[in-house]
Amino acid sequence: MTTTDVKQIAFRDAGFKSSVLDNTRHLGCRVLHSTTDDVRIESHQNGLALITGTETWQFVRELDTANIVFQALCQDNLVTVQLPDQRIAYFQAEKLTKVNQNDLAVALACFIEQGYEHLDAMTLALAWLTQQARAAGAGWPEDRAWFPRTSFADDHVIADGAEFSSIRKELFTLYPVVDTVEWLALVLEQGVTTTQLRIKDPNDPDLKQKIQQAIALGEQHGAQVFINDYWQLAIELGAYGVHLGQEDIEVADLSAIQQAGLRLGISTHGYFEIMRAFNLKPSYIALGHIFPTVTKDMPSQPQGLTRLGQYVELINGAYPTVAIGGINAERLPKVKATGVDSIALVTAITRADDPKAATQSLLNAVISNAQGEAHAAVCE
Ligand SMILES: Cc1ncc(COP(=O)(O)OP(=O)(O)O)c(N)n1
Ligand SMILES: Cc1nc(C(=O)O)sc1CCOP(=O)(O)O
Ligand SMILES: [Mg+2]
Repeated sequence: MTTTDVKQIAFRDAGFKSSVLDNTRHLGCRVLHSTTDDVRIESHQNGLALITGTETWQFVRELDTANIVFQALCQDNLVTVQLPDQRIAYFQAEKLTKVNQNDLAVALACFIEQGYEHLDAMTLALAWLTQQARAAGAGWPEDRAWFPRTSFADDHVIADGAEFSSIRKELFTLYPVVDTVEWLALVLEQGVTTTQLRIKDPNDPDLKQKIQQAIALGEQHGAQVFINDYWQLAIELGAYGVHLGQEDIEVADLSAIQQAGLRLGISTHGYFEIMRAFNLKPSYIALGHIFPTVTKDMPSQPQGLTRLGQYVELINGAYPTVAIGGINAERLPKVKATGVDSIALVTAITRADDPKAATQSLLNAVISNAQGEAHAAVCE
C-alpha cells in the first residue's frame, strides 16, 4: 500500500480519545487530529458524529424516530442502528462486554472509507474491535468468532436445535438458475445436479404446473431442484428446496419450510447479510453479485473476487456456499479459486450460442480437479 492509498480521517476535538487510533494503519487508514479533513469525527453536546463523503452517523443516547441520518446507540455489547429509512438493525458483539463509542466511530470510519456499505462497515467495525479486545491482532478481521450477530428488528427466530435439512454437497457444483421448465430439462440432461426454477411473474397462470414439472424433473434426474420465491407452492408440492432473498425471508414462514423438510438457500450481499443468514441455519448461503449482471437490477455494488474470498473464509465451511452474478466461462476459474463450493449463473447458459455445449463445458470446468488454480492468490 502506498501512502497515497492511505485514507485520512480527522477528529476535530483535540481531546478525543480512542485506544485503536494507531491500529487503524492495519486497515489502510490514518486517524488524527485535524481541523481540515473532510471525513471527520466531531464531538457534539448530545454525542459523537461521524461525517463521511457519503453519509452522516450520530452516536446517540436515545434513538430519535424522526432521524434522517444513521443513528447508532451503544448499550453494553449491543449496538442498535436506526437507518434513515427507519429500519432498525441490531449488532450483538457477544465477545465484548462493552462497546466503546469512540473506538466504534474510528473503526466505522475506516471501514466506510474502505468502501463498505453502512451495515457491512458496522459489522466489520465490531469484528475488528472484538478481535483486538481478545488480543487477536488488529489485522483485517477474518475469523467468524469475532463477528457480531446481526439482525433486523422483527426478524424470524429459528428455534434452538431446528435447522434446515442439508443438501448433498457433492452435487453442489454448477448451479444454473433458469426461468422455464424447458431450460431446466436441458441443463439436467447435460448432467447438472443442482439447479433452480426462477420465474419472476407471480401471476403466471401455469405457475403451479411449472413448479410441479420442475420437481418431477429433479426427482427423475436425482438432482437438487430449488424453487425460487414460491415457498408455499414448494411446500405444497414437495419440492427439494426453496431459494429466498433477504426481503423474502421477512415474509416467508421459515418454520413451515423447515418443518416440511425443504432445504433453504439464502441470498446475501455482504458481511451483515451473511451474519444474518447464520441465524437461520440455512442449507446453503449464496454470495452475490460478484460481477455486474444484466439479469437483475441490483441495489448493491458488485462484490468482486477479493470480497468473495473473504466471505468464503468467514463462512469457513459452516454452510455450503455458492457464488452468483456475472459469472461466465472466462471468470469461472478465478471464482473457483476463492474456494466457493458452487457456481450459479443464468446468462452464461441461456444466452450462449450453444447452450448444451456451454452447460457441459461449464460443468466440467467446475467439477474438474484443476485445484492448482484453486486457493492460489486471487487477484481482480
Ligand atoms: C443461487 C441464487 N442466489 C441468489 C438469488 C437471488 O435471490 P433473491 O435475492 O431473492 O432475488 P430473486 O432471484 O428472487 O430476484 C437466486 N435466485 N439464486
Ligand atoms: C438472480 C440473481 N441474483 C443475484 C444476487 O446477487 O443475488 S445475481 C442474479 C443474476 C445472475 O445472473 P447472471 O449469471 O446472468 O449474471
Ligand atoms: Mg427472491
